[in-house]
Amino acid sequence: MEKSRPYVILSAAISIDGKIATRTGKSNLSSRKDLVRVHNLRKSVDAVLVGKNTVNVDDPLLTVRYVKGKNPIRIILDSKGSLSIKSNVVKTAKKIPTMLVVSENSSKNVKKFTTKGVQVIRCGKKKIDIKKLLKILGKKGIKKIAVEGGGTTNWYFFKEKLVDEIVVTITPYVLGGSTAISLVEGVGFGKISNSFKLKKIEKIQNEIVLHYMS
Ligand SMILES: NC(=O)c1ccc[n+]([C@@H]2O[C@H](COP(=O)([O-])OP(=O)(O)OC[C@H]3O[C@@H](n4cnc5c(N)ncnc54)[C@H](O)[C@@H]3O)[C@@H](O)[C@H]2O)c1
Ligand SMILES: Nc1nc(=O)c(N)c(NC[C@H](O)[C@H](O)[C@H](O)COP(=O)(O)O)[nH]1
Repeated sequence: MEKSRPYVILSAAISIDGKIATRTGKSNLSSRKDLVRVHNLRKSVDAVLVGKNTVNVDDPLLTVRYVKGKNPIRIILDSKGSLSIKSNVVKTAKKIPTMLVVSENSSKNVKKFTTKGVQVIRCGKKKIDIKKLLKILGKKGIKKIAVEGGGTTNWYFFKEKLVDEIVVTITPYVLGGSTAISLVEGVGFGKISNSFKLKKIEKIQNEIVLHYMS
């Protein structure tokens, strides 16, 4: 691992059949107990990162609420800068540090975000250059981040081999649906080569939490 970039933990909940949401975008898969674990993870990292669709569909706060602890910085990847100004992350950006990452080609006026307290970072020409972004975050003193999806965002991190640890909860649901989002979307790998080492298995009632390391 390059020292200059933050340590990346990919965190998600999946159904038995590997989906992270229903075909209609419902993604509250984890039990309360598992969410307590997720919030303990959030308080242990410097930043939590998600893609724009996750913000648009879930309208999350990405805060530490189920346990006591410091909120991580929130980072949203949104190449076009088309995030809703009415989203919870934007509305609370003056209280909780929030970064919006857009590509250099995005012509959208980002002032509407900066006036709400959102810090805007431009990184990568058309797509967001994740490697470059992690270097920028490292320079800002961010040492550890939790990537919380969705499937498209997860793919970009796996594609660039930037995932150091995976924490995935298998929840007791079968969701099905060819359009329902899986843990990893994108083009996908053509070869079976990207293996991780299984380090820990936890059983939380009806759920299994798997911890893998690169
Ligand atoms: N169960 C879970 O653990 C979990 C976690 C998060 C999200 N979800 C679900 O996932 C679904 C959303 O997933 P998704 O795959 O559609 O979208 P996503 O949340 O990964 O967002 C994708 C968008 O993020 C931006 N983006 C991400 N990486 C980029 C890059 N390298 N360059 C440029 N732009 C980039 C782009 O705007 C892209 O369209 C929602 O239904 C949400 O509820 C589930
Ligand atoms: N481990 C995990 N279990 C889930 O059931 C779930 N939906 C996520 N998903 C992470 C993603 O970032 C979601 O948007 C947040 O779960 C919503 O975040 P908040 O509750 O507002 O903090 N992660």
